[in-house]
Order: sequence, then structure tokens, then C-alpha cells
Amino acid sequence: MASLQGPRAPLEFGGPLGAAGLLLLLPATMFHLLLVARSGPARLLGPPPYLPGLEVLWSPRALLLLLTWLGLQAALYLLPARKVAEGQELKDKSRLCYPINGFQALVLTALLVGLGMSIGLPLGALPEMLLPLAFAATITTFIFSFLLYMKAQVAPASALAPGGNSGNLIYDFFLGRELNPRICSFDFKYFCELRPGLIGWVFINLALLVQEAEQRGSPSLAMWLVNGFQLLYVGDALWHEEAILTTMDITHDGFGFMLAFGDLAWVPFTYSLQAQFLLYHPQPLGLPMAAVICLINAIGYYIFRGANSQKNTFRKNPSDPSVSGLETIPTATGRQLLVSGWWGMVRHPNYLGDLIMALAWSLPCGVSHLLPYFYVLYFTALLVHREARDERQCLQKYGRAWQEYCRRVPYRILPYIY
Ligand SMILES: NC(=O)C1=CN([C@@H]2O[C@H](COP(=O)(O)OP(=O)(O)OC[C@H]3O[C@@H](n4cnc5c(N)ncnc54)[C@H](OP(=O)(O)O)[C@@H]3O)[C@@H](O)[C@H]2O)C=CC1
Ligand SMILES: CC(C)CCC[C@@H](C)[C@H]1CC=C2C3=C(CC[C@@]21C)[C@@]1(C)CC[C@H](O)C(C)(C)[C@@H]1CC3
Repeated sequence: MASLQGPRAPLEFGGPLGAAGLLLLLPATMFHLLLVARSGPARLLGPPPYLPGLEVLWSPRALLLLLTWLGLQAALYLLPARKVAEGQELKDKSRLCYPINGFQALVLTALLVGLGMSIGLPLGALPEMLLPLAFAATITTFIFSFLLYMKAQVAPASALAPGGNSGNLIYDFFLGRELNPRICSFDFKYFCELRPGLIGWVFINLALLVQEAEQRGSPSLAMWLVNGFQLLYVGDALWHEEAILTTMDITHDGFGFMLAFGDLAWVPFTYSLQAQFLLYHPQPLGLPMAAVICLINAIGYYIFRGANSQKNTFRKNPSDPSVSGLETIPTATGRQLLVSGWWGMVRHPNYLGDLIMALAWSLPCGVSHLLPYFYVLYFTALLVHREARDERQCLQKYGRAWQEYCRRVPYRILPYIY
């Protein structure tokens, strides 16, 4: 129970009231975006075109499809992995093991879908099912989060997350109580973070591309760009799967509604918003503009990958020749902080790269609508909030050394601005 965990962690996300608001607001926003994307005016800030009844939202076929997808991804997760990685040290000094086979799961899923299409699987019919699929995913994540909450009741105190154990039911349900809920070696948080939602996102994108080709003879250049950029992002995440083990989602946050809904519903159904918008609102895109957008995405990816790889290499082996020449600040924990290279430019260079890519994903949709820029706006808010959470944790972990780092590298995400 919470009291066994020592001093209570400060409440985040506006406490119980904020959590209750987000429990309603997140699904409502997702359905708003899905409805608006297929409406004529596609107005982000207006009311939804209509309020769908249960007969539109509820479909046993959609639920079956969702459960089949989750089952397939779980089966691929359980296949022999090329590598098994160890996670960060836990409170009880143990380390958990994680299979590294996410990229293999992506490739095998592509082969299975390709095989299915060659024997008549109507992938182009998926866009019509997005609303009932999102509804099924929402119901499933509410039930799943409840089961996770109940599982945490019988977990030892050492297995609970630093936050998410306030004693307030709604807050703890939202944030998640247990750090690494598992059944045998099956790790639910790690599985959900990278597999069904992320892989689902690129296949929803692909289905939108196929549907566009069926409707208009061939996919548009804008649709190709959005599909290509986002496939690169997901492929990169799965290729560097091990890096997820040091993110705050895995090392700090419990597994509750926020991450379950984020991973299984929010990511596939709202991150595919640009492709959804393009299917219903085709946008002309010339080659010169497409080249500029590709360049923006490439710059973003270069910063994102460079920064993430530099930190991951440094954390794994500080004497690696690619990072051994970088300037560092020692900390009382024995770990060091990079203060030159990417991490000497701003304190979160990887966020900067990610944001530049986010912009490149929206630009193919033109500038006539605000809707496709929702991802840029949401992602900016998410990363600014995440950066503040991470800074708080780093200050607690590294104390004076972190203050020295902030003095030497004063900007957080955007040089000379923020
Ligand atoms: N698409 C999406 O929806 C989302 C994408 N992301 C992306 O995920 C990636 C990971 O993000 P996230 O987990 O938030 O954070 P980071 O990868 O930035 O990790 C932060 C941690 O890095 C370490 N660190 C910070 N500064 C330094 C330094 N100067 N030298 C060495 N180590 C340092 C600290 O941990 P320690 O010292 O313990 O190693 C700190 O807690 C990012 O690229 C982000 O853009 C994130 C959220 C959502
Ligand atoms: C909906 C809520 C407001 C918040 C939910 C947040 C989640 C959607 C995100 C929290 C951290 C994430 C990460 C990725 C996807 C989104 C979530 C789950 C990530 C897997 C995307 C791909 C990247 O390369 C990454 C670095 C592996 C990301 C890790 C964090």
C-alpha cells in the first residue's frame, strides 16, 4: 500500500481532479478528431459534425478485430528474440529481462498483412471501421486498466511506482500503481508501449493509403510522405527498442489508464490523423515543396536520432570512442552528465528533433486547415510538460550537479528561445 512506500510523491497532472478530467477529456478528444477528420469543414475548434449513437460506435466485428490484433502482437512478442536486455535496477536491486524482437514483430506483421492482401484481405475497408475500432479500444483499455489496478492490490510494496499510489482511487487508476505489471515473463507495459499501438498506427496509415488508391486511382504524394515519415519513426523506435528501457515511462511511471489508453488507443487513432485528413481532404503537393518537407523531416530525424543515440551510447559505455571525447559533469551518484555534443546545445535536443519531425508530418496536409496540426500542438504541450517532470526527477537525482548543468546549458528545448 501507499504508506509502505515512504514519503508520498507529489501529485501530478492536477491531482485527482485533473486525472478525472483527463479520463473523460482524452477519449472525448480522440472521438472528436476522428469525427472531424471525415467531416467536410474539418474544423478542429468547432463542434463535432454529429454525435454518433451506439449503433455507429459498437461493433462486435471491430472488437473481434482488435482482440485478434492484440493476440497476434502478443504471439509475436513471445517468439524467440535475437537478444534479451536487462532493464534498470529496481528498488529491490533486481533487474527485469526484456525480449528485443519488436522490429522482427513489425516485419512479420508486414509479411502476414501482405499475404492476407494477396488472398483478398480488404485492408482498404479499415478506414470505415476506425470509429468502432477506437470505441472497442477505449472500452478495452478501461477494463484493462481496472484489472491492472486490481493486480496492484496484491503486488508487494517494492513493485509499486513512485507516483500513482496516493490512495485516491481515480488518481491511482489514471496514473497506474504497479511499475512493471507482469504475468510470468510477459511485461504488459513494455509490450503495450511499443507493439500493438505503434505497429497498429502504421497499418492504419497503410489502410488509408490503400483506400485512397482505390478511390482515386493512386495514392497522393502527400499520403506517401505521411506514410513514409511515420513508418520511419515507428521502424526506428522498434529498431532501437532497447532504448525504451531507460525512459521515464518504464523506469518511473506506473502502468494505468494514462499509458494503457495512450499506447492502445491514442497513438493508433490520433497519430494517424494526418493520413485520415488526407483521405477525406486531398491536398495538392508539388515536387519542390515535397523536397523541402523531406529535408525538414531529415533534419528533425538527424537531431532526434543523433541525440538519443549519443545519450544511449554514453549511458551504456562512456568510454566508447564516439562519446569519450565529450565534456561531462560528475554527479554524486557516480553517473555523469554530458555537457557538450547534442546535450550541450539544449537540455532536451531529442525533443527538438521530435518536434521538427512532427511539423514535417503535418506540412503535406497544406495550410488550409488547423486539424492536421493538432499533433504538433498536442506534442508541444506533452513534451513541455514531460520536460518539466524529467527536470524535477533529475534535480532530485543529481542535486547540485543538475543545477550546474542547467547553468551551463540554460535552454531546455529550443536554443535561445525556451
Ligand atoms: N512520439 C511521442 O508521442 C513521444 C516521443 N517521445 C520521445 O521519446 C524519447 C525519449 O524521451 P524521454 O524518455 O522523455 O527523455 P530522454 O530520453 O530525454 O531522457 C531523459 C533522461 O536522460 C538523462 N539525461 C538528461 N540529460 C542528460 C545529459 N546531459 N547527459 C546524460 N544523460 C542525461 C536523464 O536520465 P539518467 O541520467 O537517469 O540516464 C534523464 O532523466 C525522446 O526522443 C522523445 O522525443 C517521448 C514522449 C512521447
Ligand atoms: C494521451 C496522454 C495524454 C499521454 C499518453 C502518452 C503516450 C501516448 C506517450 C508517452 C510516451 C510515449 C512514447 C512513445 C509513444 C507515445 C507514448 C506512449 C514512443 C514509443 C514513440 C516512438 C519513439 O521513438 C519512442 C522514443 C520509442 C517513444 C517513447 C515514448
